[in-house]
Amino acid sequence: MKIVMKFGGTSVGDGKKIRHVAELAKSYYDKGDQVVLVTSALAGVTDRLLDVGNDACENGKVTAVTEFITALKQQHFTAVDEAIDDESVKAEVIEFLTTRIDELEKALVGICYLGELTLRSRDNISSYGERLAAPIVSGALRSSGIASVDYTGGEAGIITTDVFGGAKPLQKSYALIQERLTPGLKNSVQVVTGFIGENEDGNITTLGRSGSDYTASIVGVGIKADEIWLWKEVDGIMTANPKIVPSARTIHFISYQEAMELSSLGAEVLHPRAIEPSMMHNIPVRVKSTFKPDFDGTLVVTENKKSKNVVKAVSMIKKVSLINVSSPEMVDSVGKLAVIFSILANKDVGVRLISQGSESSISFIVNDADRSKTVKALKAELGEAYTIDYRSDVSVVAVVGAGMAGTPGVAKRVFTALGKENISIIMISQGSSEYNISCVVSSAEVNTAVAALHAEFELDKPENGKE
Ligand SMILES: Nc1ncnc2c1ncn2[C@@H]1O[C@H](COP(=O)(O)OP(=O)(O)O)[C@@H](O)[C@H]1O
Ligand SMILES: N[C@@H](CC(=O)OP(=O)(O)O)C(=O)O
Repeated sequence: MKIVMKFGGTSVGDGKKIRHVAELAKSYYDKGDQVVLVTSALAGVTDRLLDVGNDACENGKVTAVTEFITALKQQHFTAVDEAIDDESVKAEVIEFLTTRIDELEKALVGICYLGELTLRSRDNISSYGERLAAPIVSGALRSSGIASVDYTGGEAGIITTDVFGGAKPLQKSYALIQERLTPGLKNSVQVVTGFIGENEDGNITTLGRSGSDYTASIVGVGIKADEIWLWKEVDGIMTANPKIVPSARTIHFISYQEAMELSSLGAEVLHPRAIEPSMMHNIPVRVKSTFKPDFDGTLVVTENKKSKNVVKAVSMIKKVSLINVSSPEMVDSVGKLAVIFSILANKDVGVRLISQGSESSISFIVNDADRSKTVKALKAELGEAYTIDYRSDVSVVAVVGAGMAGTPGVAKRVFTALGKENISIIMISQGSSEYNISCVVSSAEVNTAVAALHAEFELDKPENGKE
C-alpha cells in the first residue's frame, strides 16, 4: 500500500517518541508498504516560536531571544541524542540543526531591532518547529538502516497562495509533489514538514494552526496514496474528547462530511481543512493511535455508514465570543446582513456560527482573538442606529451525525438533556445539512453540557451492540 503517515506534535514530543515513530514507519516499510512521513514540530514548539516572535517585536529584548535559542538548541539536541544511534548520522543532523537555529536567531534579533513582525515573518518564524523536527525524524530513519531524505513543504512541491497564516495549496502543487516524491517512494521513507508550504516567490507560508493534517492530505493526493494515516495520541476520532468524557468510544467509520463538521465544530482531533483534498480524490483517511498501532482506529470514507446512533459525536468550541447586532433599521430592509458580514470580511474575521432570532437582530460567534476588532469595526461602521453587544464567557457545544438528517426529535432531546442539568441555552444554530445542532452555553457549563449530551445519545455504549 502507498501510505502517507502524519505524526503530530505529541507523537514526536521528544527523542524517545521520535525513535518510536521511526520504528513504526520502518515496520510498514519493511512489510512492503511505500511510506511518506509528514511530521509536526515537537509538542509546544510552535506556540513558543510565536510567543518569542511577538515578544521580540513588542519588547525588543535580545537577551530573551538568546535564552530562548539556548533552550531550543538543548531540546532538539537532546532529541537527536535519544532518537539517533548512528554517530555519523547524529553529527550530520546536529550540524544541520545548528545552521538552521543560527538562522532563526538572526531573524529573531532582526525583529528585536526593527520592532516589526509582519505576517510573512511570523510564518517564517513559526515554520522552524517543523523544519527542526523533520531532519531528526529523517535521521532516526537513516540510523535504523532506511534511506531517508527530509523536505520542507515547499521543497516537496507545496506551493501556496500568499495568505500568510492560512495559505492554501495551488493546483499545480499536486503535480509537483508527484514529480518530486515519486522517485524516492520505492527505496526510501521521505519525510516532509507538516504545516508549511511556500508561495510562488519562495517565501515560507503556513497552512493554519494544526495544519500538518492538511499537509498529509495534500501530499496524499500528490502521490496518489491508497490511504492517509493520521497518527494521534488518541485511539481515533472518538464520540467526544476523551479528556472531557472518559467513557468516549472510538468511532470506527465516519463520512468525510461528518468528520469535517466535527472538526469545524471544535474536535481538535482533525484540522478542519484536512479532509478536503482527500475527499475530492476519494482517498480514505485513517486516524490511529501511536500507542496502539494494531488497532484500526477510525476510517474516514465517502460512504455514510448509517449507524444505529443518530448522533455520532459531541464536540465543543472554547475561546469564542458571542456578538449581537440589533437595530430597528434591519426590519423590512434588504442588504443589511450583507453590510454586516462585509465589515467582518474586511477585517479578516471568520464567523463560526450564525443565528437570526428576529428580523431586527442577528447573533454570531467569532474567535475570542477577533472579538475586540469585530466590535470596534461594527460600532464604527454601522453607527448609532445599531446596538452592538457581546459576551466573552461562552462556548459552543454541538452534536454531529448524518443520522440526524430527517430524524425527528433530536433537537428536543438536546434541549431536554441540557435542561435537566440546568444549563441555559444562549443561542441555537443548525446547519442546513442537518448534520449538526449547535448550542451556545456559558463556558462554565460546557464540559457538563458535553457529558450530558454524550449520555443522552448513549454514545458510551458500543455502536450496534458490539465493539
Ligand atoms: N472527538 C475527539 N476524538 C478524539 N480526540 C479528540 C476529540 N476532540 C478533541 N480531541 C483531542 O484531540 C487531540 C488529538 O490528538 P493529538 O495527538 O494531540 O493530535 P495532533 O498531535 O495531531 O494535533 C487529543 O488531545 C484529544 O484530546
Ligand atoms: N506545529 C503546528 C502544526 C501542527 O499540525 O501541529 P500538531 O500536529 O501538533 O497539531 C501547530 O502547532 O499548529
